[in-house]
Amino acid sequence: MSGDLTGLRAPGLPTGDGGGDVLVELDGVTKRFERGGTTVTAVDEVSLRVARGEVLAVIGYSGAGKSTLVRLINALELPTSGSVRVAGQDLTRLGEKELRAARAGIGMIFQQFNLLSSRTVAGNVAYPLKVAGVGREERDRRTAELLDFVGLLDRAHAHPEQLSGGQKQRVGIARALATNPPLLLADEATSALDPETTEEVLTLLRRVNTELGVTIVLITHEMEAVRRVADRVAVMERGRVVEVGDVYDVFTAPTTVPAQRFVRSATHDRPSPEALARLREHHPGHLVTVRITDRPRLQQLVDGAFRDAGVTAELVYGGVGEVRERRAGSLTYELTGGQPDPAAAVQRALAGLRAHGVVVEEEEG
Ligand SMILES: Nc1ncnc2c1ncn2[C@@H]1O[C@H](COP(=O)(O)OP(=O)(O)OP(=O)(O)O)[C@@H](O)[C@H]1O
Repeated sequence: MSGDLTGLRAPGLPTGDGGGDVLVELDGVTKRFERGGTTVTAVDEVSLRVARGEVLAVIGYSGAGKSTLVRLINALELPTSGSVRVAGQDLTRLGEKELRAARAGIGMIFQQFNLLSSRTVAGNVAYPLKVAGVGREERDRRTAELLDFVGLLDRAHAHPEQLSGGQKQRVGIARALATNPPLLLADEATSALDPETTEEVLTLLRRVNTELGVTIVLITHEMEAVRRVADRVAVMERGRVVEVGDVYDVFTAPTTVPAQRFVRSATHDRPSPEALARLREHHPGHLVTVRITDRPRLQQLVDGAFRDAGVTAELVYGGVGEVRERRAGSLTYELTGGQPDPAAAVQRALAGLRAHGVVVEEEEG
C-alpha cells in the first residue's frame, strides 16, 4: 500500500469560480431522445447537488434514467434543457476543446471495465496520461503509484485477460484516477462481479473517497454498494429524482412511495408475498413488521408496547444488519392473545409503538 498519498490526492478545484462545497450542480435538467417518431424523456427536470468529498449513489429500476444522468454529468450527452455545472463550469456552454478538457477532469469506470486488451495493466493505467501529454518518467512514476494503491503493482506487466473480474475493475479504477480527477463516475461498477469481488471493489472505492478525497457518483441497482459506500442516495423513477437523502435515512425511513418500493424490494427486509404465504401456514396470528434502527433501547420499547397492549409476540421473520455501519433492519412478529378483543389489542400495540416514533406496518394477506 502506498505510504505517501499526497501525489494521488484529488487536486483542489481546477477553476476560479467554482468555490463552495458543491462539485456537481444540475439545475432543471431534462434530456429527451427522439426514437422512431416518439420522444423518450430519459431525464426529467432533475435538480441535484453533489457535495465535494461525498459519495452519492443514484439508484432506481432499469430505464429510470440513471445512465443518462451520468452521461450528462460527464458531458457525453448534452441536456435538452437545464444546466450541468461541474467544478463551477457550465458544461452546456463549452466548446468542443474545452469540453474535452472538462471531461479529463472526470474519471469513469464501467460495468464491463472497458480495458484495452492489447495493452498491459500498466499500459492501460498510463494511457490517459499519455493522451494528456505527460512525459515518460512521470507517467511511469504515477502508474506505479496508482497500481500500488489498488494493490496490483505485481501485475503491472500482465494483460487484462489474465486478470480476474475484480482485478480488472481495480485496473479500471487506477486508470480512471490517472489524471487526478476530483470526480469519479461509476456506472454499475460492481454489477458484473461476484459478491466477494464486489466487496473488494467497494472497499477500494471507499478508500478512493476517504484517502484520496475523490467525490464519487455511483450508479447502481445493488443495495450492497449503496449500503457500504454511499453517503447520500438519490432515487430515480421515470427520469425524475423522487427522493434524495442520507443513506441511512432513506434506507430506514424512505418517505416517497417509489423509494419505499425500491428499498423494500432491494433489501428484502419485509417478507415477500411468497414468504408471507409460507408464514401464514404456521402463524395464524396478526403479523406486524417493526423497522429496526440504531435508536437505543429499541427492543425494550417494542417489548414494552406489546406487553402493555396485552399481546404475546413471537418473532417469525426478519433480520438486522448494517447500513453505513449503523444498525438497520426489520423484524416481523406474530401477535396473539389480547383477550377479550384481540384486534383491539393489536391496534393498541401499534398505537403504542407509533406514539414512540417506531415505524411498524401490518402485513396483509
Ligand atoms: N441514446 C438513446 N436514444 C434513445 N433512447 C434512449 C437513449 N439513451 C437512453 N434512452 C432511453 O432513456 C430511458 C432511460 O435510460 P437509461 O439507460 O438512462 O436508464 P437506466 O436507469 O440507466 O437503465 P439501465 O439500468 O437499464 O441502464 C430509457 O427509456 C432508454 O430506453
